[in-house]
Amino acid sequence: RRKSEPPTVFHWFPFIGNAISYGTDPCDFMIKNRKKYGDIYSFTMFGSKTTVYLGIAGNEFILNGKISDLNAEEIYAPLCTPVFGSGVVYDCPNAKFMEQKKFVKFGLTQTALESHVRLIEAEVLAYIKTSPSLKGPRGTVDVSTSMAQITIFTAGRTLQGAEVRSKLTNEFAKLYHDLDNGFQPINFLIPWAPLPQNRRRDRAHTKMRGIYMDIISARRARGARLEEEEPDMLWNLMGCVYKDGEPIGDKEIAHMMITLLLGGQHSSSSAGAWILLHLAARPDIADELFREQQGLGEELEYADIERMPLMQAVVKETLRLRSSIHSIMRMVKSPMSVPGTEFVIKPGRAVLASPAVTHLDGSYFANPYVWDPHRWDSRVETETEEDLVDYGYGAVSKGTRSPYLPFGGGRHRCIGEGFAYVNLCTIVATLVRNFRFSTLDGKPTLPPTDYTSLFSMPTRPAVIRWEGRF
Ligand code: HEM
Ligand SMILES: N#Cc1ccc(COc2ccc(/C=C/c3ccc(C(F)(F)[C@](O)(Cn4cnnn4)c4ccc(F)cc4F)nc3)cc2)cc1
Repeated sequence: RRKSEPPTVFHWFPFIGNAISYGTDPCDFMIKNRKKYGDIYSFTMFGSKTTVYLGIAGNEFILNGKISDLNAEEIYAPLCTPVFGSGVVYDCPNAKFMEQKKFVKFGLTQTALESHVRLIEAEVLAYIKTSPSLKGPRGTVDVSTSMAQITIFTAGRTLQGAEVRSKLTNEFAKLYHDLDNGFQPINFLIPWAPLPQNRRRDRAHTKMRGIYMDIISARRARGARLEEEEPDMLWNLMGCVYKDGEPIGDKEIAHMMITLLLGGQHSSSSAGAWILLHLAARPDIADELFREQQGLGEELEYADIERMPLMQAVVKETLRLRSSIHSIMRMVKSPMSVPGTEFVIKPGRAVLASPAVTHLDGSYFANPYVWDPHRWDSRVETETEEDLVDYGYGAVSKGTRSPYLPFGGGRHRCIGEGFAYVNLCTIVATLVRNFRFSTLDGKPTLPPTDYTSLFSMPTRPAVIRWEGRF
């Protein structure tokens, strides 16, 4: 009989299976087992089997798989719907979600991104002025705490608009914290658990939705947007209409805004924290970034992002080495034969792609564990016209055969890449202009990675030394 099941990773404990070793360090677990079992193998977590398919072929197979074969919402809905809300993202048909992605992506216009640079710089300068840990000529700062605060303020000010931004420092702060506390892997693994944090999450979600719907009604009552009112994402969504002619309902708009507040927040703040930690360990790179800005104006503007190639390389390299979404998962809906093997993956099985593992593969990146932004100086990502495909939210590259996919690929590809780059480059450029960073003990060591939350991030406390440049 043909052996159609991929090999299964050995485990001592039934039910728990490999959960502990995977959960402790997923990339290390997957790379170690890749050496033993090859690119395709299964492992067990809390009684259910997950089949990983690693490497370029695995990324292609899972990220570019057909929607009739691979389903994202079955895996992600239990985790995301209680936080984001009903009728959006993974709580609606994928065709509707693709339109929602289009609305958001087309709301992030060039003009909007240009206005975002000034708003982001202003938020960072305000944070520097008011943050107790940045008082005086020198001191120490916990980069995780600071980046989480800075990125919620910059995302709040740009994507959410002025009314919501003003609430972030008071009523929203507590609601955001309770909602965010419900965004945990435990809800992935046992979503039905009546945990106290889930009740706080649900209460916070209901209150937040109400606040957004009040803002929407107040705006509708005043009539169309006035010239002097910023065209923020809320105004954009209030004017969007689905292909079937239906406008987006106010409740769904509120849920999409909550999604934009939470989603993209952790990935951005994790990347920002790692960037600061790497710059503290490599002050020579930070000084190069400082010099790179010498020719730029007093205030940052959008055009400056293009004039900071090393800054972009710093973001690019950090997203390679510190991918905060290490496991991309789908549910198999119809039998999938794996080309070039005798394996057939059956419906009901979860499959897992990990571009993060490809980012750490020495056959694509020399010295893969070394943070080296200059490695990108000599690499040019070639993308030709025919490589593009449109799933309903704009053209994305069809080829997921690149070893570098920090924003995923295919139908479920990220739409926040442009905003994330503008956000991170502007935040880090503003901080590098004002401070020199170093590690506490002067050695180039970095904290270990904490994989226990939904997004991998530096283990807390992640403290570095700073001193004013002027
Ligand atoms: C450095 C920052 C970011 C990184 C590394 C990142 C990474 C990713 C990845 C890997 C995916 C694919 C997930 C999957 O295939 O299951 C994704 C999807 C997505 N991201 Fe991001 N993201 C970032 C920022 C953002 C921001 C700022 C937003 C919102 C403004 C955002 C919104 C989304 C959305 C809507 C999807 C689509 C999910 C789907 O279609 O199922 N992301 N992101
Ligand atoms: N013992 C043990 C033990 C301990 C720990 C573990 C941990 O195991 C795992 C396994 C998988 C995962 C996957 C993370 C994951 C997936 C989806 C999402 C998301 F959907 F939320 C997101 O993509 C996020 N996103 C996109 N762009 N920016 N943010 C998104 C989409 C659309 C959207 F609009 C808004 C969004 F923000 N978020 C995170 C994390 C941990 C296991 C075992």
